[in-house]
Amino acid sequence: MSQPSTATSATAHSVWPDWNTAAQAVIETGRQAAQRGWVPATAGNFSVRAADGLVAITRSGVDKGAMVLTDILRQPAGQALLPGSSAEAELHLRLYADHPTLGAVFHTHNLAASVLGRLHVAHGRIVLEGWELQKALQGIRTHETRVHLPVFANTQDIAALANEVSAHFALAPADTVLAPGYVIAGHGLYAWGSDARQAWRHLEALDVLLAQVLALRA
Ligand SMILES: CSCCC(=O)C(=O)COP(=O)(O)O
Ligand SMILES: [Zn+2]
Repeated sequence: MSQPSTATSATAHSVWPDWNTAAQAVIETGRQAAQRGWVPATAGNFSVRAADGLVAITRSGVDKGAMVLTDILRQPAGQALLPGSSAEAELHLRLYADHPTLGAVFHTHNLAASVLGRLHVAHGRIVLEGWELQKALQGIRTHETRVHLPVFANTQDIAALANEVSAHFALAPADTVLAPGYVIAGHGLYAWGSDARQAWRHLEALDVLLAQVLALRA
């Protein structure tokens, strides 16, 4: 993200992948997420920023573990959503608009994120502290860093949620280290990165970190 205090500072790509390469990364990410059990019953959505102002983003309602090229939409960034676009496409596009260095945004329905979100929604965040795996998050050098993972209430008003997320990351205090992602209570996890590889690393790390927090509570 643009704020220097976040764990999401990323080097901007001078060249984004062409649309076909971005679309293949989306397909492969969905396949791997399905193997982890993170996208049950058509849940989840995935996008990768591509060249020429395009975003490769998943079509709504398809099995994210078995996508083909026609399941990926060629969405112009900053323009009206294409018909058939993911129900949560606005969350992806707002992140790309707010943070020009972001190259990929992944959303999955991880069990620990969904459950912990409901337990922490009143606090508005889950604090990750004391876990070695925090160092998998861009910019984090020690398990001692207190990393804030924001938690938002679930809603069907995606435009309002996009505004809420945008404001939260823009207005966070300078000394707060924010994770490269957020939780929607009772719903799932968003994670992002400078490219698909980094976004996947963040998604995987946050999933395990949240499972560890949940295990500690048990
Ligand atoms: C079937 S899960 C409910 C919708 C959802 O949360 C999700 O992640 C998938 O929505 P999409 O429109 O992107 O398929
Ligand atoms: Zn979802």
